[in-house]
Amino acid sequence: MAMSGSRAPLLEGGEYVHKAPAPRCCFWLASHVNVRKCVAAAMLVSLLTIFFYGYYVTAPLTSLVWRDRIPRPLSQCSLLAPARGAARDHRSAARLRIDAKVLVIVESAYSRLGRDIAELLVANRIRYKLEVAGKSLPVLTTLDKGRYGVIVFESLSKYASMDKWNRELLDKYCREYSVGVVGFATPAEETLVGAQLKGFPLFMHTNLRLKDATLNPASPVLRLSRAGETAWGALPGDHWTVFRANSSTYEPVAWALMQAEYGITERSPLATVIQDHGRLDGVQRVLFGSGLQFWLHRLLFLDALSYLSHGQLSLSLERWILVDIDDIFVGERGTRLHVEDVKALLASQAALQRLVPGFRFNLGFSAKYFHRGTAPENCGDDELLKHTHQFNWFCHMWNHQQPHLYSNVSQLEAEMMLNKQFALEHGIPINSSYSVSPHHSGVYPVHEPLYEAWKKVWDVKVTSTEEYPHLRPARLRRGFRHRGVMVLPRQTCGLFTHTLLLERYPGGRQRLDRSIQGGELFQTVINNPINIFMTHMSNYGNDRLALYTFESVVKFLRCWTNVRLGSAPPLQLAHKYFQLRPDELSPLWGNPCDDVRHRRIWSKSKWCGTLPKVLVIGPQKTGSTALYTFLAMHPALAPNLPSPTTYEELQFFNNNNYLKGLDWYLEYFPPGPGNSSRLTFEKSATYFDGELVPRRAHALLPNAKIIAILISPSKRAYSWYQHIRSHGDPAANNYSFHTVITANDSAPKPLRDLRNRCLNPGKYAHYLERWLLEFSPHQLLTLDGAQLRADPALAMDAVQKFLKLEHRDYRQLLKYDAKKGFFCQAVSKEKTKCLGKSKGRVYPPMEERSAKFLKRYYTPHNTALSKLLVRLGRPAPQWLKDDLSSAG
Ligand SMILES: Nc1ncnc2c1ncn2[C@@H]1O[C@H](COP(=O)(O)OS(=O)(=O)O)[C@@H](OP(=O)(O)O)[C@H]1O
Repeated sequence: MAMSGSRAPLLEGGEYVHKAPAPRCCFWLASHVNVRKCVAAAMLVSLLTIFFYGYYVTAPLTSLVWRDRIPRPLSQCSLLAPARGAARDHRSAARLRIDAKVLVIVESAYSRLGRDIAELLVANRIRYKLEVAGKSLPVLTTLDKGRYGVIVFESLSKYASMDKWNRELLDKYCREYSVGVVGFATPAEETLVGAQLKGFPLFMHTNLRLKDATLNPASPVLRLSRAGETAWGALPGDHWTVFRANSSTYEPVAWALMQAEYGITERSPLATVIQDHGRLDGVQRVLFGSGLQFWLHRLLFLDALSYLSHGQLSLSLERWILVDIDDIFVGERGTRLHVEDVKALLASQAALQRLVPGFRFNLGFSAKYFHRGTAPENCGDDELLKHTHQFNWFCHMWNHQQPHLYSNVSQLEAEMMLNKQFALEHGIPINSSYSVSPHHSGVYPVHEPLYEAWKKVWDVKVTSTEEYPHLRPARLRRGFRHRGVMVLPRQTCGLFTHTLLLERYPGGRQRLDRSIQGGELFQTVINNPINIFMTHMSNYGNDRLALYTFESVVKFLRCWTNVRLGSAPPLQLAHKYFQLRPDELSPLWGNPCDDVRHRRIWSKSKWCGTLPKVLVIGPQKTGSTALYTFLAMHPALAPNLPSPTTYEELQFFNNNNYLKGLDWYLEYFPPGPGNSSRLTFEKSATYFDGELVPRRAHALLPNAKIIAILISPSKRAYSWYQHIRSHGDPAANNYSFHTVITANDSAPKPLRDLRNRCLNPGKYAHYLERWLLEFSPHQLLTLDGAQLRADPALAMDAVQKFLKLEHRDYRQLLKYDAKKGFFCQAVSKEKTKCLGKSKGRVYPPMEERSAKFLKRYYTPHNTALSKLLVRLGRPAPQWLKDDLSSAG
């Protein structure tokens, strides 16, 4: 009897049993299947799954899976609505007497918000001074000028509860110089409801959780930030403060809604950032209800600085973006571009061009790998070449080899020629003057053969790297110029060779989205007027992660900011960059061995262990050659090799030799048994007063010991005059010493220059302070030059102690030479070896009137030196006491 369609009998418990006839296949299965077969089938299925999975993520079929899951760019705003009002101009016509600098008063040297503020200022190259809140205020004025354009208080409550005296002083400064105040409400222990901010008609509610932030389009503070959108969702942190006020002096800058709690929802927007127009006490303020963790506050903080400083601290609204795609043609099969990827690239480029005028993807190719993909990928290569003139192109090394692995320029040239030949054959433009080396190798640390070959083959004028001075922190990346090649800082957008799929993005898709929507990538564009982003070809295949990223971030920037985006070829960007930052043209060489990444991309044949550990810095004519000679006699010390032009002095840090690069310097400290077991040292007497020297020396030799030799500055000046006179200096031979030192500012230029060169190095305290900005006091020895001359063994005892050397008794090594009138090396019992004729010259004594003049002239400088020595806990040399006692 057929049962189908009829109801089955009801079981106890109310469930129906469906009694269907067993199909035929079941009988077949029952008769054929046994446990062994089941296990075998399960294993087969597992193997197939593993194979399928592995194959799909690495092989050409990847695209089949991912191509139909290509993410659409994020955009949640009506951004493309054309009516965008012009951004406000905060500049004032009034004559301002403030410096474009920020004073940041922090709770402690380690506070989180204080650090965030400082980092944001550094990233935007805004000058600032950090002060820990204390009993007294720092000095606020210099002569008739305000030192700071805005005062930032990390803690609003500290600001509100400052003692009366300081508060009055600060308010007076703010009113007199039109300086504004920024304050941040920091999380309070207790929850305050409607508590009044001390001294202000302003009420605060604290410890709130908020959501959905918006900006007040009418707020005059907004400039970089653009109102009109809502940052949907919870705002970071549980301790927000909101402000309520009745006075018209207050105007909200930003609002948010309360997160629903216990079912209660406060629907009216609450002011999270508020502006005080200063109508009550003449001081303008912008107050934040939370720190900088919320991305929008970073923008608003920059706007607050711009507004409160009357435009003195306004950042430019122009932002230039260049997207490099390295590794064109390179890449594992399965990760390369197909025809439709190239089409998508062109479509995305066209879309970006509407938002970023002048935008073109910049393609770096390694032609050796052309047509090395699967059949569809090879078609993708052809498709790229079909559209060569729609992109910008640059050379990226023929075989994608790291340049630092070639010690030979001609090998590098040959490789580059192959890539160039390919470009010529396939109509790729070769005139970009730009190149990028694989892994940025050879750019910094500098591999000289790369620069040489680049110049010869590609006429490279611009390159970019993430490595100068270091990869991290990114906000400190800088540019420089070497051998005529401008090196620009490159930014990371969070996409690397192996980040191929949005769904597999490290840390999850949300991480990349956060970076785009106000996070790291967004902030990178805000903080850098010129952005060169590094991406790889693989980021444009598969689910085209890079297209998603750039379209999304550009749209987000347009939604929330008034920045004017643009793009241009690298050479133009380089000129713009160094116009904005001319101070960066001159490089600052670091020690490649201090950074593991640098060591990896620096030639294996280079060395760093023999870089000097000791620098004798002069100043000139204080006995520096004698000290150099005496140091070289110590078995634990090794001097540099002599220079063919400047003899024992290398004069690296203070003149053009520095621009020759680190390799030049290293040649004078060759590795070898002598140098690696001994402390290497160098002396150049002009280092002492060289403006850039302390910074440069510290960048390369941060742990070096520094020795400065000081004699009476009057005697030094006279010795220097005699020195250059005997070198035939025409000005010195035209003017007497007295004329030189007493020359006033209306004297002819050669005379003024001579006077400055003669007198300035004797302002010892001034230069020593500059060294002490870079090196710590325990790294600096101020050696008494008068003692070095009269009792060199005693002076050498001090030097050996300072350098922690095994003691040598220089009484045995040096001998007074009556004929020379100086101590010389004791070669044998009778014989001595003295310094040359130019050291210890014979000349008439200084005129009395000159000596008197110089004593007076140097009194303030000697007084400063005396104070400095007290501060350092060092004794004053006798000559200093003498100079000061008879001064006046
Ligand atoms: N042992 C010994 N032998 C020779 N000369 C000695 C010695 N000790 C100190 N001095 C003094 O050194 C002065 C030259 O200083 P520098 O070597 O620093 O000069 S330079 O800047 O390197 O040209 C030189 O200056 P002048 O006397 O004016 O020639 C010397 O006074």
